[in-house]
Amino acid sequence: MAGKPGRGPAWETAAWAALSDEAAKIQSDKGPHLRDLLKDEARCGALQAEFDGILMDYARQKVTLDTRQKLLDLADAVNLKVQITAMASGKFINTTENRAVMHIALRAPKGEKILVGDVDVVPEVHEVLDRIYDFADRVRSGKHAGATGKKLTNVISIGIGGSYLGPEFVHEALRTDEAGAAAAEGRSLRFLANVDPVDVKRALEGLDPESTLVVVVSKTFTTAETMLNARTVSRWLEEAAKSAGVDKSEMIAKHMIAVSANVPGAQDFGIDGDNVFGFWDWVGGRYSVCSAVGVMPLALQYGKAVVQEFLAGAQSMDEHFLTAPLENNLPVLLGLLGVWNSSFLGYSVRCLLPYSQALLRFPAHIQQVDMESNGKRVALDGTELPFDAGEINFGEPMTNGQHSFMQLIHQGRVVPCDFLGSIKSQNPIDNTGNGEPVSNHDELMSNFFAQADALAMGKTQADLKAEGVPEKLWPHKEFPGNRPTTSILFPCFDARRVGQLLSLYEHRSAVQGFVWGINSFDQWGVELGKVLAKQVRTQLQSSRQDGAKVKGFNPSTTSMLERFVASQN
Ligand SMILES: O=P(O)(O)OC[C@H]1O[C@H](O)[C@H](O)[C@@H](O)[C@@H]1O
Repeated sequence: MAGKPGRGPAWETAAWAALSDEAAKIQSDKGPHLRDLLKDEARCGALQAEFDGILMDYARQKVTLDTRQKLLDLADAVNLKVQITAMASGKFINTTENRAVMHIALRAPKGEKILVGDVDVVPEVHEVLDRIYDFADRVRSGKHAGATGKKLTNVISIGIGGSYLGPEFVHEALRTDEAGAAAAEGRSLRFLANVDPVDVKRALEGLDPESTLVVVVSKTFTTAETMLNARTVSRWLEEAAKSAGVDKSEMIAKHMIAVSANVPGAQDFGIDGDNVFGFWDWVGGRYSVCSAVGVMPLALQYGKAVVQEFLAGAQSMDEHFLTAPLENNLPVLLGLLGVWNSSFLGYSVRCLLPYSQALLRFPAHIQQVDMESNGKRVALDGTELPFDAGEINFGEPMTNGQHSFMQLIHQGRVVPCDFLGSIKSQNPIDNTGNGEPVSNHDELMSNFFAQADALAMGKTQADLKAEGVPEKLWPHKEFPGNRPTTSILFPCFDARRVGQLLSLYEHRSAVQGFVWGINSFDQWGVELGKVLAKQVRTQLQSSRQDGAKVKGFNPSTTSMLERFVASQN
């Protein structure tokens, strides 16, 4: 039936009803506590899954083996496997925009065949990749130099949302990786996203325009913020051209390139067609890290070899997602647990806790991937959902979060967490020879293991009594525990593993959307604000230029606007 790729809405299936009953049991006073569930060795052994050395332990989720089976039954009831295959085989599953969803093709190896409609897209993908590698190589070697002959050692990538967050996450992740750092020696990569002019100051501070290459990244090449920032930075380049006595157009030709699915739009902006690197409408903005959007800035900074490792990592996780049985499939399990926690146990927030400073921007990227994908209110056929889809995502690198928001997660609201850690550090420091009890990474990871157990086990008033804590403090010092978490242990975070992590979380969101029966690949919810901003912009222009009265807004906005235009900024 059109618009319903499963066997009917998930919430009308017997599997959904069975999970609702299961949730009522688990959440009741008589339901099991994680403290007890964690005593069960067989259960702990069974609630682990592994792929390529990545261990996912979900024994600290409020599930029994029976719950897991019921979640897998739900996956079956909504034809999850069929929906995954439909995505991977280029079906136009983004029905409101009539598009395929093929970010998987961006990391497919040469020679693989992936059809979108009746076109095999892999050759086009590799043609663009080869152009990027070639261009990046020429910049890195100095063959493509700036207008005054200087080597282009600095890159500013201008873009917002999906044209910014993913590339920045990967850049931060590779910055301190050994191979990444070696490949990036002598180079810098910065991002300019916000339309706030303060971000322009931060991005340009201390940069020499003569040695700076600007990459304008925008799928549509119409995004207001990116276009204004691109114009602002092109003026900065033109000023520099004037001072250096070189031609303005020469400066733009040598120092400005674009990444876009709208190649004519980029050319109209004034960027030479040879310097425009394309991608396709079947790549959603938030899923575009492995297109030219991410590959261009990353190849400039880290070179081809590192980027290829990253893409190969993402591809290996894609392969696992498409082929592993659902009960051992990491993205599927993560997605099903997300559905369980939010739709059945009622936890609408989740927290991403990377025990790695290099994953500093991972939560911000996944915030967009997940919240823009699954923050929807209707099913594919337009009927209103009888539950809230989507989850609120937030997070910070750890152990920093332990000293700020973790209080709430231990003793306030229940917020399921994903703990992400690695066996090896990107920067091992070992002063055990100088009296430190453990290496610095072991110290970090002590917290990774301890926090998850603290959340699961808690601490009872009986424990406090035994410790001799004064009775009046017992309620304050009690930890209820029974707070669900998943721990994912990676061997390390190098380029390949970062690619795997990216793909893992992209597919997690897709799985949840497939189960909920929504379109995870459109984002109409961002449009209204853009339209209203246009009206305000027109008002500001006429008020500033002609002293026009503020009109056409509600009284609240009118009074704020009047105050705003009363003085120049
Ligand atoms: O890449 P662009 O076309 O400039 O779009 C940048 C971003 O803005 C839009 O408003 C959407 O919310 C995002 O999904 C998109 O990634």
